[in-house]
Amino acid sequence: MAGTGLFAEILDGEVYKYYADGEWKTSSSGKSVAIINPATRKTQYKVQACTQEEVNAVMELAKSAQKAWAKTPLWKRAELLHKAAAILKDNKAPMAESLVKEIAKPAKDSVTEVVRSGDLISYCAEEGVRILGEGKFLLSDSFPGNDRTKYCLTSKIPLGVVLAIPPFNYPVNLAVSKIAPALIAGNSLVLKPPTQGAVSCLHMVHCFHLAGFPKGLISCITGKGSEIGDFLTMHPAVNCISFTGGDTGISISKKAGMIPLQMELGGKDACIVLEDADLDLVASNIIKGGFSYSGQRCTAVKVVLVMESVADEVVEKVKAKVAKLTVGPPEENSDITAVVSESSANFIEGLVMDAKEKGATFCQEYKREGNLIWPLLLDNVRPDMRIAWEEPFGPVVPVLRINSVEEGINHCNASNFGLQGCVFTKDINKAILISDAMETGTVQINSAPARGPDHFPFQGLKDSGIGSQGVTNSINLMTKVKTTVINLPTPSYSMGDGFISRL
Ligand SMILES: NC(=O)C1=CN([C@@H]2O[C@H](COP(=O)(O)OP(=O)(O)OC[C@H]3O[C@@H](n4cnc5c(N)ncnc54)[C@H](OP(=O)(O)O)[C@@H]3O)[C@@H](O)[C@H]2O)C=CC1
Ligand SMILES: O=C(O)[C@H](O)COP(=O)(O)O
Repeated sequence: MAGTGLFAEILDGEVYKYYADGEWKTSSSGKSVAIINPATRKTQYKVQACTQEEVNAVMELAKSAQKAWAKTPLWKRAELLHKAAAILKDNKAPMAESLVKEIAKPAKDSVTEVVRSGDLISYCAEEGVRILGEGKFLLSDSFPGNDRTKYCLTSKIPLGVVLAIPPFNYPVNLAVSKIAPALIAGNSLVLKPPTQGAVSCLHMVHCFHLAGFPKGLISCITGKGSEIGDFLTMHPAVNCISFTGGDTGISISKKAGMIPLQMELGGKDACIVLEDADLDLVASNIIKGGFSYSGQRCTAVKVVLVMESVADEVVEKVKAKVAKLTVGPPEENSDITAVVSESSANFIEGLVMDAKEKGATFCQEYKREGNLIWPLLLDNVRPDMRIAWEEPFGPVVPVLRINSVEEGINHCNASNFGLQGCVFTKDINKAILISDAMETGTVQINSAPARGPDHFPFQGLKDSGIGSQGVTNSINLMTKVKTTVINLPTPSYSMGDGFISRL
């Protein structure tokens, strides 16, 4: 059960505490934030509404703890991360349970998210030891006009305080995908979890606490992003922001100071289907890609661009699979569960109604009960419909029929988003040419878009993001380069003659 046993100390009555200075604390605000269960629309949990003073205190502690942490040997940093990963995986049940309750993630996917997060932490520890354990050595005479009188040593050093802000849909995995790289690189970490997902994150933070990380190095500040977010992202103590979410990230990028930003934002991942594609493979990937976690994935298939000649067959195959999707409570591992909030459900409904008014073909009746929306495939969608361009972040997949590959690529590239895309064809040469032409951070060939496995580089172009994720790229993004130059009195060439005579 969440908040019990090993995790009892993180709960104060019915309100979860926030984490600072190595302790679980109650905010002086005396206020809490309710977390609404998407399926029941009732308050499931409560977390502290932290104050700006508490943010200031956390930032000061993060700054001082980071100085000591930067002097901690790499192998020791890695050792602590491995311990946190083990504790996380050994105690996955309460985190999985809170994912089910606060974001309506199906029970099996909730467990998978926690295990995947433990694996990411461990992989990051190993990768960090490797890439941070070596630097670069340059010689001056490799540049024209120079003798070998300068030895240049470079290494990667920490940035300082990293602010991590993950989204509701993978609150644990997208938190650790920021926390682990930050820590192995020698930074301190302030986490502001999504309101819906906060309790799962607090349990995850407790695993780092139990692993024995130094006091003040990791903090978790809870509270509504709309209330405490700007104070956090514009705080002068912050040396790097790693954010995943919607267009909130765009406004943050305009407010943040002169600091490195890692932004993973929305997507409108296109699925381009050519005439020679394996249509059974296409159908199963549209189902997996478009409806997993009720379409609430940035990498979900968000528009199908299918050649007219095979469109009828693709639509029929997908319709047959949609009919087999189960709809209901996350506790029962339903394929389709309630979307995260009433406002999200209303937004999705708006896109569906717009498509209806403009003449889209409804392959199923539109059905909604509260935040629960039944899976919907829309055929004959046209570019004048909002759903051709906007991100529903729900279980609705639009199909646009195209008459040429160029038409598909042009639609994909006309989007403000550029996260991922996928193309289905048996012609690998054509697949490569199409992949190169798609203005997205990643293209999957013959499979649905996906961020995982988590060591793959993952980046969004255009309004989909700044910088790149994936373990190695995240570690590198959370460091800066330090150069030391040794200047010799005379040129020195190893294995050269005349050593003594020149001194
Ligand atoms: N590219 C990617 O990897 C991903 C992209 N997304 C995108 O995010 C959206 C859905 O996720 P969602 O969580 O609703 O996104 P939001 O942008 O609403 O929230 C993301 C995070 O930002 C916080 N936040 C909100 N306002 C501020 C602020 N002013 N300053 C600082 N932080 C703030 C939220 O906290 P709070 O919850 O308290 O508001 C949450 O922790 C979709 O557009 C989806 O495509 C989602 C997941 C992954
Ligand atoms: O934010 C998201 O939606 C995740 O990055 C998607 O991860 P996945 O593609 O591995 O499910």
